[in-house]
Amino acid sequence: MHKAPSSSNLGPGGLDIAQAFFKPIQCSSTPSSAKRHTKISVIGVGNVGMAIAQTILTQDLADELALVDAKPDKLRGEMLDLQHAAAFLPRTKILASVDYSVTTGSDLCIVTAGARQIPGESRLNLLQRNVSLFKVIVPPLAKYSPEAILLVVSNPVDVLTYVAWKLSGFPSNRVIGSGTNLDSSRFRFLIADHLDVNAQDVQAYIVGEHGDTSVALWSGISVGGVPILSFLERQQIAYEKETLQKIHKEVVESAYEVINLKGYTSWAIGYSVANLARSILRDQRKIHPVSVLAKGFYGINGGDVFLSLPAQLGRSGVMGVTNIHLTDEEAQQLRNSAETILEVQSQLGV
Ligand SMILES: NC(=O)C1=CN([C@@H]2O[C@H](COP(=O)(O)OP(=O)(O)OC[C@H]3O[C@@H](n4cnc5c(N)ncnc54)[C@H](O)[C@@H]3O)[C@@H](O)[C@H]2O)C=CC1
Ligand SMILES: CC(=O)C(=O)O
Repeated sequence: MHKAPSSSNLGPGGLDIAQAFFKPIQCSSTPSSAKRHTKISVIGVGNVGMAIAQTILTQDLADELALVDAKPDKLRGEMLDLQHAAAFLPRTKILASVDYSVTTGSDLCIVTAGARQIPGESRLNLLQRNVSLFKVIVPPLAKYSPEAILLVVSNPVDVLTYVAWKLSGFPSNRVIGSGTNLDSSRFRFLIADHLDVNAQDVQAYIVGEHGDTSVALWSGISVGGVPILSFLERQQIAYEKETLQKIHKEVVESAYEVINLKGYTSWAIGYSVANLARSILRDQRKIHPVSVLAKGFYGINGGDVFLSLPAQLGRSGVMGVTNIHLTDEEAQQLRNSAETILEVQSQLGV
């Protein structure tokens, strides 16, 4: 380590001390392979925002993390609490402010601010309260980070993703809702539990609304690459449709159950959103069931509606929607889900 110069050369500021502490090495140019600086902003530092922030930090997904909330004390408290973990985490600069200029130049803006359900309340019931908040939140995000990808988590997530798309003026590939990425994880967990296998070996999608009209794609489920329903049929192993419906019902009721028990959901959505952030920012081109502009896909033609479809995610956001096989029943359920969302959306003045 280089010796620090005598204290008479040091100014009072930290920067002066840092400059004195390390002798700079002359670099001729920045190597082209240098890692790109990545900035993520999280709006809303409640249960969900903080679960996402801490997962982003532990998974080393950003060089800079900006937090925004309407409550300055809570915001500063959360920022300091995360900063105090610096010795145990990959290096990330953590900023926080009630002023949206702190989000300037973000690659990804994750919106979690807003009202949450009380026990027994549906997600759609939160709509009017959270649309009013989005009118305050989305325009400054778009202003300070015009090239960002917006990832909406606040509920009802599908309608609010549509609202964010309208308010931001961004192209639809850069506005995504966390959608049924979480429901699909719950689905995979329950199937894995049923079959006593690892959930990561279960490929299974819930699509449509992140809510009561979600659709379980039973026909496409595979375990370790083996399509499960056709396998059972080939082996002449009987399964009851009611068993399948019961598992889907359990997925739909998952959030209600957790909210009844602990007041909110947080850890699973934290991992789900960090998983999406990784696919987007690291250009992973992985397929996730997320809320995207669904018009024109799978016979959904009623209007501009966002709902979850298996979409490929990369650095430019939504790169495409996978053309998976749906049975007639699944396709009809998906269109019904779109109708439900469109009906709610038609009451908005956005
Ligand atoms: N899409 C999904 O899968 C999930 C969505 N959610 C949704 O996420 C949202 C947040 O849930 P929680 O974190 O549990 O709620 P929370 O009440 O713990 O946190 C909400 C935060 O938003 C902040 N906020 C309110 N108005 C704001 C404004 N104008 N600007 C900035 N911040 C503002 C509040 O100060 C608070 O810190 C809810 O809408 C909830 O339903 C929750 C879990 C899963
Ligand atoms: C609250 C919510 O949307 C969920 O945990 O699924």
